[in-house]
Amino acid sequence: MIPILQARDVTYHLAERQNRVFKRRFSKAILQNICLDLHGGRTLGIIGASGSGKSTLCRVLSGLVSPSGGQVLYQGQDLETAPADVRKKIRPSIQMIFQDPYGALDPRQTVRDIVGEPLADAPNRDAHIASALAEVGLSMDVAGRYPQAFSGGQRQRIAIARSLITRPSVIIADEAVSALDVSTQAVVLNLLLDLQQRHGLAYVFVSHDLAVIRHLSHDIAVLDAGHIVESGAAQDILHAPAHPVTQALIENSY
Ligand SMILES: Nc1ncnc2c1ncn2[C@@H]1O[C@H](COP(=O)(O)OP(=O)(O)OP(=O)(O)O)[C@@H](O)[C@H]1O
Repeated sequence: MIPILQARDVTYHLAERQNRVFKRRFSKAILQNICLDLHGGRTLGIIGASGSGKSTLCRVLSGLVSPSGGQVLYQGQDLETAPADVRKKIRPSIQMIFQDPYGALDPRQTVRDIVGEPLADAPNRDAHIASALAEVGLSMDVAGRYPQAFSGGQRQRIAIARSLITRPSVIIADEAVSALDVSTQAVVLNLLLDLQQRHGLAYVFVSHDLAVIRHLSHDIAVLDAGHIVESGAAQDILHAPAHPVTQALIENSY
């Protein structure tokens, strides 16, 4: 079966800069030769030390930034080179959720504006907003309130509702529960699992917390200095890590 999202030999370099001392241009490789397959209804956990490139990989996979080389394919269509009408249809299918439930939501917007933003002036907008809020266990009663009125867990639910409103197939979550306390984390993770089962969503889930990765992931890829050093079934990677980087990440997690 064709993967829903695929990275083929993806590289990402920071823009070239002029080095004043040596008078030459150079660029820094952040991701190198990344190959990944994500299948519908499955979760790919991404782990790696701080600075290994996890957030950059999320941004490239979501289409927020363009790879410097290689391809990101959604259902076999290149996010960069597919015809404009195809890219327009793909865009809402891949959504991102970020770490900071306090910074990610505009404090000047109501929940209705935040969740409904991707729909612009679509007909039945309020019905879609109500349905997205219901998916995350919130009612339309909260639609007129501002983000400040909510706890971290509730804000992350609102962010998830916004990501669901375009009926995506893929959600890319970059440390999405890291800022929450442990019991709120569990509630949000179980909500994500429930949504996956109901809608067949595929997740790319980045976390520095292996317990979170263990709870959600079917497959795992391990990043080190912009390279994938090991990938495969979550059970295999967690129980019999082959690469020293993976072994160290697992050892340090206890
Ligand atoms: N805009 C930028 N300018 C300079 N360096 C950058 C920029 N963005 C990323 N980097 C560098 O790219 C590398 C990867 O960063 P990235 O944020 O993707 O890693 P990460 O694994 O998500 O880290 P963390 O777990 O600490 O969030 C790091 O060395 C970082 O310093």
